[in-house]
Amino acid sequence: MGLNTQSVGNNENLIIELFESKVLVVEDQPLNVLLLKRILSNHFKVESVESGEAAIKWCENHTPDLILLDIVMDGMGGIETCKYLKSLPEISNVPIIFITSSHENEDTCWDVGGVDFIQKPFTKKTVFNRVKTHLTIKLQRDKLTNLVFLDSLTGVFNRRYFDTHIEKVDLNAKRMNEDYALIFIDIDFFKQFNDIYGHLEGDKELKIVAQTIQKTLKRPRDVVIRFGGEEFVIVLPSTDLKGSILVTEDVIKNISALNIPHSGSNFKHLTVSAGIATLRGLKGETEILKVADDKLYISKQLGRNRLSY
Ligand SMILES: Nc1nc2c(ncn2[C@@H]2O[C@H](COP(=O)(O)OP(=O)(O)OP(=O)(O)O)[C@@H](O)[C@H]2O)c(=O)[nH]1
Repeated sequence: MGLNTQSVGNNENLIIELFESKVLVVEDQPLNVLLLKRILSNHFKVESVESGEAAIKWCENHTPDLILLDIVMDGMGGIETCKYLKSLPEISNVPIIFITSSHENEDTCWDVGGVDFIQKPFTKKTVFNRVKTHLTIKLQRDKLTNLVFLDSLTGVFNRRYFDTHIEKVDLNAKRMNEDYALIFIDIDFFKQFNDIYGHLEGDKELKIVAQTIQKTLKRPRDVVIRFGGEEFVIVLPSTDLKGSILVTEDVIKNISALNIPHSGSNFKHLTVSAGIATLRGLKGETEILKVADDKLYISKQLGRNRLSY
């Protein structure tokens, strides 16, 4: 059986990334799960869950690169599951391939955001090639997205990403009647840092600060954005004030613990200040951004190396 991942273009990195890709199989028939795993496991990382509800739960903590979704399942059906998953900002771009046993639902599959479907009984070649094709497109699209939306110095998301992301997070929070948090983080006395240690050293520490913030964030849906200069924004979906204070305390603590010498700072090492706002009681993303910025200003006024909310 000629299932050859190497035939996917001549780009070695892409082959490695394909091998690393996560495929989530959502199927309630153990035999089909076994067959699909047998076909795909040598080429991709495959996980499986046996219901729509379990798929939604799984996606709260993981982001798959592709989902194979059975249409007919006990409980939440494939169509309903797809609709729900597509409404989540971090899953909205994940290709979903339906597994169907009839042509009846074809139009609905396209309507709810499916990229393709596989007819039961399926063949090895069809499953492998459909999955490979859509994963390749997804990886190439991710690469382009990264070029457009990542900050080249720090490697975290840039301001352009923020503008589209915050709109989706805000909409989703309102639809789900959930809170979310936005946190401004600004490096303290950074002008002095550049003046004392030079711009190149400043760039190096900016990168370290960005990566430290990134590592501090635990949930896959949490993101950090370089908002401009030495200022970062963290967006925490499904998070209230209490949770966002804990995360911000960790960020401040972890950056302080880097112990980066800064003779021009009152603290003698590099620190950050933060301002937190959450959606509760506010109208939406424009107001939350302004409130978080105002709170950051208060942290600076109160002496820096602290958070305000
Ligand atoms: N090295 C480096 N510095 C940058 C970059 N972007 C912005 N900065 C510097 O960050 C400094 C920000 O200065 P200010 O806005 O006065 O803030 P600050 O000195 O950190 O003071 P406080 O925020 O009040 O603690 C400026 O000197 C900018 O040049 C960058 O990409 N690399």
